[in-house]
Amino acid sequence: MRPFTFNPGPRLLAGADQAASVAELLPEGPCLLVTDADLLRLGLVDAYRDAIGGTRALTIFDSVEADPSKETLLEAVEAGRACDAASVVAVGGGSPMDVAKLAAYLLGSGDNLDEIWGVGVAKGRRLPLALVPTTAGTGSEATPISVITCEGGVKLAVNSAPLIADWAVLDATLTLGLPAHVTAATGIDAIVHAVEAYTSARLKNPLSDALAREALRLLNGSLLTVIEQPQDLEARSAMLLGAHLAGLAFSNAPVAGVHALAYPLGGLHHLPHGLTNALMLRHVLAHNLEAARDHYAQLAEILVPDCAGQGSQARAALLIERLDQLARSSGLALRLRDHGVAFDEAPTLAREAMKQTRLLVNNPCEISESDAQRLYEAAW
Ligand SMILES: NC(=O)c1ccc[n+]([C@@H]2O[C@H](COP(=O)([O-])OP(=O)(O)OC[C@H]3O[C@@H](n4cnc5c(N)ncnc54)[C@H](O)[C@@H]3O)[C@@H](O)[C@H]2O)c1
Ligand SMILES: [Fe+2]
Repeated sequence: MRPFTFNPGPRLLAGADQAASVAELLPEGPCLLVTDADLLRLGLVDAYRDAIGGTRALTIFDSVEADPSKETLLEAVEAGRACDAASVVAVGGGSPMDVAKLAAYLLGSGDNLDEIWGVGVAKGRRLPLALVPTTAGTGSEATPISVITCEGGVKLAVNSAPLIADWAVLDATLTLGLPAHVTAATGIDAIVHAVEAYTSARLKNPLSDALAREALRLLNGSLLTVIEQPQDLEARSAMLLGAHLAGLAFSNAPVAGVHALAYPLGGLHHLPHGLTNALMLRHVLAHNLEAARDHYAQLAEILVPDCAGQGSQARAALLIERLDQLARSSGLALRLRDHGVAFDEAPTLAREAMKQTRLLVNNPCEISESDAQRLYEAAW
């Protein structure tokens, strides 16, 4: 076996009604709760607001937008400073969780944001941190990553161990009201995390493989159920656990080409992160087919159980078909033109994608700028 290291995730609390437990775990002193305005309006934050606010001073920062900007992050840090926060909690999707993670780090360490972008650079202390996901997608509650949209729509990430939260709560009741299009896009994001972790070129290992496989089994088995029966709590729980396991997998075996080509679409067109992955998924996987054939063939056995007798080339092709069909059946429109992207933007998008070197190095094979342009054109 090749030597490897594996970073575990946060301590996990799974099940409904965890707000009082979170309030007990947090240290004394003021708490900054990060969320978005819709979630606050929907009442999804109420239990945490009451439990935490009942025991200490609580400041709610609810100005997080989808694909949060650097300005929003710095406003959250300012809110934390103003209330002298001793801990940070997020209730929300990847956007509030990513803001909370970096805010907790910047408040605790005093580091300068522009000096900690990239992998393994942030080494300081952060404030105690609890994350409560309300989407089953990013797995951000499990990962050491925070993604922030910076100047010119470029998405930059801080990827460092101190960003791994102290506690994560998996409460699927919070996801029961997720609209179908958010369920679909975030669910595909989680599936892409599992697939890209399983084929991650440099750091995949037996533990990340096991997590990715189990994540795919759960996600593949539940995505269409939660689209058709949004109130199915068992299926919602499987989605949330699957997204979490995929997050643990790609924390250790990082994502690659699909994400690298998805990010420019999110940054320049403000399309939801999961949707941008769905748009590029089949095209990047087809590009990777030769290099990743055996791994795709192994994953096909989870997604298309009756393919076992076929050769690896046929099984790998079936995996790509099945993933595309899953994205289509979940109701997503899968051409770039369906989302306001013009055909002649392909060169610009390709140029932007080349900036995602931290992701491209994990792809099973090279994606050059001209490959990327061709893949955007194919996705149009
Ligand atoms: N840190 C990581 O490891 C990581 C991984 C992948 C993606 N990301 C980042 O995460 C962000 C995307 O996060 P996301 O896909 O979870 O979406 P999001 O947090 O942006 O939320 C999307 C929308 O769904 C709504 N919503 C969330 N939960 C809801 C619920 N339970 N009921 C009703 N509405 C709800 C929100 O109000 C928002 O309008 C992007 O910025 C992406 O780059 C981070
Ligand atoms: Fe993602």
